[in-house]
Amino acid sequence: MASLSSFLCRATQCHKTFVKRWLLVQASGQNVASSANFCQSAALAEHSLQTLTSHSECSCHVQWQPRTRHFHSSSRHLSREVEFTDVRYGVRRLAFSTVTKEDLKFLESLLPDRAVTDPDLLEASNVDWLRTVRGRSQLLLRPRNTEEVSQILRYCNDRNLAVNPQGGNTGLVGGSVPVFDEIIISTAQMNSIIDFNPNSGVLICQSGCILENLNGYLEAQDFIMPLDLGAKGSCHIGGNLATNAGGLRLLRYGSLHGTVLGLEAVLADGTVLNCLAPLRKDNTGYDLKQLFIGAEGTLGIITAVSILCPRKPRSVNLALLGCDRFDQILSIFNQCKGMLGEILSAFEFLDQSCREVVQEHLKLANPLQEKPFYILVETSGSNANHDQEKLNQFLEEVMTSGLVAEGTVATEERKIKALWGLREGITEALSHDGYIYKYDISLPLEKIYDIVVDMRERLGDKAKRVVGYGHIGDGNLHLNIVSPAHDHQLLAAIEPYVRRISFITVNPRRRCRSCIKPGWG
Ligand SMILES: O=C(O)CC[C@@H](O)C(=O)O
Repeated sequence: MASLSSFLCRATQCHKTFVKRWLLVQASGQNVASSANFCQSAALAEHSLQTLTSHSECSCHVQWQPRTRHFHSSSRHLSREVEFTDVRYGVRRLAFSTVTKEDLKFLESLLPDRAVTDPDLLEASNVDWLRTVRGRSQLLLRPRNTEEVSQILRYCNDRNLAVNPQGGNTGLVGGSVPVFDEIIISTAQMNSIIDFNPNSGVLICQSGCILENLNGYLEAQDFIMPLDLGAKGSCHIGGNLATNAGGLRLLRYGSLHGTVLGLEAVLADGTVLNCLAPLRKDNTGYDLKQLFIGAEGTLGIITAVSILCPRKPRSVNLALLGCDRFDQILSIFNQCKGMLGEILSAFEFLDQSCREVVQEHLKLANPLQEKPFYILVETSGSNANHDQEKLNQFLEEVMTSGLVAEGTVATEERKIKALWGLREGITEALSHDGYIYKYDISLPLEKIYDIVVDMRERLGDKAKRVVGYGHIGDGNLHLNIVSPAHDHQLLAAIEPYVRRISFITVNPRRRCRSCIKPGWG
């Protein structure tokens, strides 16, 4: 294997000469064939929960929906209404070649029936899940294995053709679709499980496997994926790695930088880099795989993954708690870590505005009284009695100390899913609310919500809605701002303000470049 310096050198060179506009990602390419409508698949299920206070003893019914984010089935015709990215942002195409008849002939011979030029199918791959960006690709390739990916990239590199890797196309920041006419390389047909070892818990699979399918496969063997996301019904594991997706279980199982043991990737010139070790401890040489986790496709296309999977917990509980102030959430989190310890598996929060949008667009009712903030605390362990005893003690403590105003607990899978729906439905609900400006920010916990309050004040009624939710356990806030339609002026009021405030919050002693720009004080 090449040394790190020569590898970096090569990777950088590729990036400069070829992958410049690789918008990157494996993120979430859309699975053209599967387009179940999220809302249509929702079913009404009774939601009778063990209650903590008399308030929630009323007949609470929450509409149940699967914890998945699928591509909207209705999106194909709507895709045509999305403004082209290059028009909206005035970006200029660089001097890459365009696909010729000869190129098409070669690529069709390489991938018989898997070089898609049908404009309807392409339309769905040119537009992102949120329908905020749109490319003009005229060719979608669907390789089945690493060798085919390698041949495609070698050819495209020689011909100076730009490419755009695509996984499940569930990404929320426009990284999974082309900007111009890049050739889309989908991982959808690279969806085989290569090996699972129940002794080590190591799963090896191709990068186009859908996260939920992997979890289903593992659950049958008493294991689970260490990663859980709202988009699990469509997102590909390769896209999860490429974007270093965190999700709901990060607090418990850590980030992909820890759980991914190895990967295989194809570099822009077609070279296959095999770092697919299934070893938990591997001290041999440089840990090259780490470079690809979160690289968003800029260094190569991830084609296979080796990942460490935990045992399926025997007992899971989920509590939804309502509280009045954000600082109470932090006190509850501290109590929670101390009292629940090793069984704590998720600690998520949402504000009232999130809850309202979920009710408005997904018709998911609030099982609690209206509160400014809500928390979801999940425990996962191996002994139901032990776990419930710990959880009850914790709940008693936070209720008697007045930190929590009211709450409700679910222990059955169906009810747990219903409660999770309130948190996982936020992204979907917001997508029905208008055009969304999304910021995924990591901040010191004490300050994490200040930016939402600031932004509300700053934007006033220029924004339809400003919401904050996210992963308290990871210090990760989702700041989402909604307007009726894309609005350049509103965007200018949000940025670079949001970057400046985030920078100052994280680095109080350093000067932010955008702080010294005229007009920014
Ligand atoms: O909608 C978002 O901005 C984040 C989506 C996802 O990361 C989540 O945590 O629900």
